Amino acid sequence: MSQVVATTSENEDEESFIDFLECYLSGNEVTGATPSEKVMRDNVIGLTLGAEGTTGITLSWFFWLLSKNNPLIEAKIREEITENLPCQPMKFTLEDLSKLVYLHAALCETLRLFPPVPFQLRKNEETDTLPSGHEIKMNTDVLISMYAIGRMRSVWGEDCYEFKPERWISEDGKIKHVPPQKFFAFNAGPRICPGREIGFNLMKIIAATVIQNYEVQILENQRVIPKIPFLKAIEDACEAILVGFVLAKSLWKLQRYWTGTAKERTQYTSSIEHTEG
Ligand code: HEM
Repeated sequence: MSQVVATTSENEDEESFIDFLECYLSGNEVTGATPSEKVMRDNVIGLTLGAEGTTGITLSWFFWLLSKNNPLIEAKIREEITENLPCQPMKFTLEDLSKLVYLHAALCETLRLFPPVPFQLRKNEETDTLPSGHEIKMNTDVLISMYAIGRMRSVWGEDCYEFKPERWISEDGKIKHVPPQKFFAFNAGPRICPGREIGFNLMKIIAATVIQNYEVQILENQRVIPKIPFLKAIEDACEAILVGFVLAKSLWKLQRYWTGTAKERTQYTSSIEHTEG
């Protein structure tokens, strides 16, 4: 961590990119004054763990759901992407991403059916009574299942087991507001996931980039079931093939884009400009 901090500080003016660590190091109105190295380390680790597994698992289920039963849904998402996104991969702005309403709805639907954090454990500090009338004594462990809430008829209706992105879209074509107590995948209340919007944008960038260029087909005869604990959410590896080629040669570069330095990201972006030009 010390090394990364030192390198980041040295390269401060090198690029126009600004990442989370740079925000912290420079101290700005969002992050406040630069905190201690220990606080930065803990936050970077927390954010990395919180972001990576959750979005990765959701995308695995998303592609599985699309390829398994839903060619029409996939076609609709592809059409929305073609209509709204510039053709260069990885050059989406937040405004571009906000136009992907149907994709957003399909990701919500995935999170409803397969929340990557499937349950949470809480302990109540004092004896309390639930709205149902059940009394919970002080210091009782309470397990809240996001997985079960997402599949309750009383909450989502008779079609609760169906994958239906439409249920998230209002009549005026926008994403419906569903209170977090109902759509519980990100938790609710003071400990609600602070990375929710980043998570949606990350997933939309990756899903759009893949769908823009590939058709994902899941290989037959696999045992694909949810697995607890969190971070191993699919029992066996779910194998898929990508059909299509437009981006094939860039897939490894895409990965470099996410994991690489700011310099490598710039090289990647200019290599796309060069190719497209
Ligand atoms: C599909 C995406 C995501 C889902 C479903 C998700 C879900 C959750 C849930 C359920 C919690 C509450 C855990 C608890 O209280 O025990 C949580 C907390 C948290 N999430 Fe996310 N998350 C996602 C993406 C992200 C991303 C992208 C980031 C960071 C950029 C992030 C950062 C965090 C952090 C730091 C916490 C702890 C908040 C606290 O303790 O107050 N999450 N997330």
